[in-house]
Amino acid sequence: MSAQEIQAGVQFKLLIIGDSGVGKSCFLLQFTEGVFKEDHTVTIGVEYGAKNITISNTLVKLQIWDTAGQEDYRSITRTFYRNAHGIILMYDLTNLQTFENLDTWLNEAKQNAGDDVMIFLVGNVLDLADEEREVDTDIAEKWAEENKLDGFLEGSAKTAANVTEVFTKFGEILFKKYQNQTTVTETRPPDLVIIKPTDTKKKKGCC
Ligand SMILES: Nc1nc2c(ncn2[C@@H]2O[C@H](COP(=O)(O)OP(=O)(O)OP(=O)(O)O)[C@@H](O)[C@H]2O)c(=O)[nH]1
Repeated sequence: MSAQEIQAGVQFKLLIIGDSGVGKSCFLLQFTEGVFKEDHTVTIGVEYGAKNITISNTLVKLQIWDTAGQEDYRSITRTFYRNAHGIILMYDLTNLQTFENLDTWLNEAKQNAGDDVMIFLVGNVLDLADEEREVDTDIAEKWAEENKLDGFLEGSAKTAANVTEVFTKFGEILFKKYQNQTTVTETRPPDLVIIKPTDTKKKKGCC
């Protein structure tokens, strides 16, 4: 499908949350730039990345906010939950504590985001699963089900395994939810913007 045939699109605001060091920044960087950074540069407040994907012949812009996992920045990161369409809840599958802390992160999301926010669970560091796994896949899957989350995948920011899949799958889930909404209403997150088609010929007499 050529760019011209993609007529219109939407944009979704996503947040990535989870303990410091689980790989949130690396996961985002792998998705947006296709690179992996070995060092842990602690996120201060929030960082931003964006990428367009195509779903059902529609251009979908994902605006992704990578939040600091460190407690010190919690008051800043809280202000970013508002109007988020989706939240990626991330843990490191080689670190049980980061999985156990998910209850706190889920509470944080529920308290600060809108009632209809969608939540996708991601177990990062899949590349070390064979030697260092501390969280079984079925346990994480069960936790996601019990908490009525909207999706779950394990992946690796290092090898890029399932990185695109996480964002594409989550994008599809969000797209399905919002595709029939064509007007902005009170209940709809305000920054779900309909991107105008490239063909914006004005009708005669119209300003
Ligand atoms: N082996 C492996 N290491 C990873 C992976 N993802 C991230 N890391 C490493 O984990 C460390 C922390 O990654 P970051 O992305 O900076 O972690 P973060 O969650 O953004 O941390 P904060 O900014 O403090 O919240 C870095 O040293 C990365 O190289 C992965 O999939 N596999």
